[in-house]
Amino acid sequence: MDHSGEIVLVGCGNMGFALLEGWVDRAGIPAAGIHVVEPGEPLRQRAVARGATVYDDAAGLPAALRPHAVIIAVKPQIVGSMLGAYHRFTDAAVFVSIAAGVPISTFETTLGEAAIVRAMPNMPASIGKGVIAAFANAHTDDGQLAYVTDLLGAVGSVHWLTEERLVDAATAISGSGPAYLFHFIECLADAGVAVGLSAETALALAKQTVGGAAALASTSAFSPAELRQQVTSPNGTTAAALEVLMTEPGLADLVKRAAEAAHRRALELAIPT
Ligand SMILES: NC(=O)C1=CN([C@@H]2O[C@H](COP(=O)(O)OP(=O)(O)OC[C@H]3O[C@@H](n4cnc5c(N)ncnc54)[C@H](O)[C@@H]3O)[C@@H](O)[C@H]2O)C=CC1
Ligand SMILES: O=C(O)[C@@H]1CCC=N1
Repeated sequence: MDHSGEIVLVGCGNMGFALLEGWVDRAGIPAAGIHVVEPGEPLRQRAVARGATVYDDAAGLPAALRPHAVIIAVKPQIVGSMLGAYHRFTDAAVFVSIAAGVPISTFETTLGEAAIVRAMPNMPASIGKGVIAAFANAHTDDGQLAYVTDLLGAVGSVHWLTEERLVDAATAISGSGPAYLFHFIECLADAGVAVGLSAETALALAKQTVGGAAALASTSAFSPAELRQQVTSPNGTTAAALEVLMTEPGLADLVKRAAEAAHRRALELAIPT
């Protein structure tokens, strides 16, 4: 990857910082070339500790700065009101928004014919194991597409989508998905306590089970369904549990309804408040 380009990162909260950590700690992108705009003092200090250059407001960014990319990592509700401050970068930079639900048209209203990418990363980006779904507008040239692929690829695997609306679908699956799995770990650990394990042991077993199973599912030649069958002995313990989880409507219906709720919320976030 070409590491010479400078980056402006707008918002360094949970996800902005996850990207920063991934770029600096794992991808070797020079931290001093990452210009972080973040109003929160403790969050700026956290970014400084990683070597980034920080500002409390866009007005502080150097006049001569010509970033290759401007990453928008603020809450969806404030995107429209803060974009104008970055208009001066449109001739040099590709804008990459990770804001859930906010359509490219919102960016184009303020930024005009700029190169804009809507990307949906997820939290494991902080350890280089993210997955990122992305869609680029027609003003994004091949060089910018390659640059953004490298930048996002530094923190996970990148999947380019053919239609913008699919970013909302990806948000419901991979963007929010880590929270579903974290909650599953909580549930599994609680279930462990219910059958007699200490809280500490139950949490350790639950975390490693989900982590190990996820690693196996991502690397194995077998499908998740085949792996499930390999764990399930006839009339054994897993069969007893799966009868509970898979009897309709079961877990499948619960997960589908959860993802549909996330998808609906992404569509609602597209509507300016
Ligand atoms: N948390 C996650 O796992 C994911 C979040 N996202 C998206 O990332 C965006 C940020 O989400 P989080 O990091 O979770 O929220 P967050 O609240 O932790 O971070 C947002 C940050 O923006 C800062 N901010 C507020 N006004 C600002 C301004 N005018 N200029 C610069 N920074 C400003 C806030 O101080 C805050 O630190 C959201 O749009 C969300 O939809 C996308 C994928 C995953
Ligand atoms: O909860 C949210 O709205 C954001 C988008 C995906 C993950 N977190």
